[in-house]
Amino acid sequence: MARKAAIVGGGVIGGGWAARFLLMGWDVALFDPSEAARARVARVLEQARYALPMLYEGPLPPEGRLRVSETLEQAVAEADYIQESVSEVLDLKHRVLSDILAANPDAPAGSSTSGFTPSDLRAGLGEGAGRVLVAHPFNPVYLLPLVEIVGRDGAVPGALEAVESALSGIGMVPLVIPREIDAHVADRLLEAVWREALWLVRDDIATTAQIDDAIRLGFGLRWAQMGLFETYRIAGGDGGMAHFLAQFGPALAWPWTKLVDVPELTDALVAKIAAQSDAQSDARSIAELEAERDGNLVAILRALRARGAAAGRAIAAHEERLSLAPGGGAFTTVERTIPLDWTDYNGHMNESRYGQVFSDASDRVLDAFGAGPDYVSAGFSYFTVESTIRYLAETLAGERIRAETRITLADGKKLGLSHVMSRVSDGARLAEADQLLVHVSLETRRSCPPREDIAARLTELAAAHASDKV
Ligand SMILES: NC(=O)C1=CN([C@@H]2O[C@H](COP(=O)(O)OP(=O)(O)OC[C@H]3O[C@@H](n4cnc5c(N)ncnc54)[C@H](O)[C@@H]3O)[C@@H](O)[C@H]2O)C=CC1
Ligand SMILES: C[N+](C)(C)CC(=O)CC(=O)[O-]
Repeated sequence: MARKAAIVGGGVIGGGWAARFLLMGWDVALFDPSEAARARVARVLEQARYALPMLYEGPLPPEGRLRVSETLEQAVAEADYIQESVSEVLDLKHRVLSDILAANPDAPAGSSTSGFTPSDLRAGLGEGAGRVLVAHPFNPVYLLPLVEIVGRDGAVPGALEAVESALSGIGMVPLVIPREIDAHVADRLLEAVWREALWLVRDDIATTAQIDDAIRLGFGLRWAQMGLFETYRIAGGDGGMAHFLAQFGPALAWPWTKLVDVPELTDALVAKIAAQSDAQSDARSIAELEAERDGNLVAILRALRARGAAAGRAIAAHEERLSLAPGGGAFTTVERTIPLDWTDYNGHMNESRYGQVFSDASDRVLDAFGAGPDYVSAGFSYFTVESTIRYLAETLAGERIRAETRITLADGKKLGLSHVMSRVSDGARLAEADQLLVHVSLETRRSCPPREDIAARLTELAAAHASDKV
């Protein structure tokens, strides 16, 4: 049975949490008194349905059920996990958290708060306050894996572990912060840059567009893959971090920064920043900007995943935990969502990617009869010597496809495969492929008969395919 999450507050962040839980197979009950929340969450869910599956090589669990509740009590009563995401107002958070604890006697409650500490949140909550922890995410919650968890001290036994387990189960990477501090860790860093940027605009040193370029064309790219410390360690050359600190440390004391001050947000300064920001975004709507942001984030995360680095490594590890190796049934060899970067200037999946799908499908068959990575390490493999692909219909980014494969020939060194790729939503046949593979020794690089045990398993599987028993 699907696990149940309650999301209290359906704004930008609550919508993102709801989408991530749903797409990872949890049922979600949402409560937000605002009329606008339902439509807002539906829109975030649509964006997430398009983008999140592109990060995974296999299918995600079946989507959970979304229920919009009339009262907070109905939403949280049966929840296994509760995420509070109401506006950043301490009184409001106290009222809402107190209602949550009263309506559900067991479940842990994470708060999305950007700035309040667990002590701020727990004050006055009485018994059960130790079930509340800060679980601070980053926008868009359905794509960015980081969640800061704060409040180990004062938590009831098991609450921290329960929050960690629920959130890592939906693909988040919990960063447990040992001591509480206003605004936790990441937002302290972000706010420092934000303050400095506001001064630079106020003092006419740079425009909003120039500041964004300074980030995205330079150090922003570094930060996505190595963060601050490893990047600077490299910048210290062979002397490493110690040399870096010796060389650049004294500059920290120079009067470069205005961090201690916040520029007064006068009407004139707000108007100036807003006008520059409007000009910079060139009348593009928030929805257009979000689509661009999501497309770029998916591309970056997929590239990091291909290299096994940073957030990409976390996504691969999550996929392994979900046991989402491509292919569910005996004939199903690939099931996946088509990522944006597989499409070309014609607006559909490029021909080379059909080759990739069928190659992945063949690998799945090889795995199925024991000729997978271990067999390759033992010095044997199959080479594809012929491939015929028939393209039958267009395949678009975001579509979920399935490849089904049948063994058509298993004769000594020769292995014949026939694949059909179809769209999951309506079963439309998108492409077919026939392939001939030959068994080889990786030592001699020449064809040779398969090992006896492999040949026996292949014969068994081929017979089952021929008689339609699978
Ligand atoms: N927007 C951001 O970039 C981030 C925000 N956060 C945190 O997430 C929380 C929510 O922020 P946003 O989603 O940006 O705000 P938002 O303004 O988009 O959404 C807040 C939602 O709370 C609802 N709400 C108000 N009173 C409520 C009640 N009594 N019961 C249930 N819902 C109620 C509002 O109707 C609204 O839909 C805040 O604590 C914020 O600090 C965390 C990470 C990033
Ligand atoms: C602006 N903010 C403080 C609400 C931002 C965050 O908390 C995290 C984020 O997504 O940048």
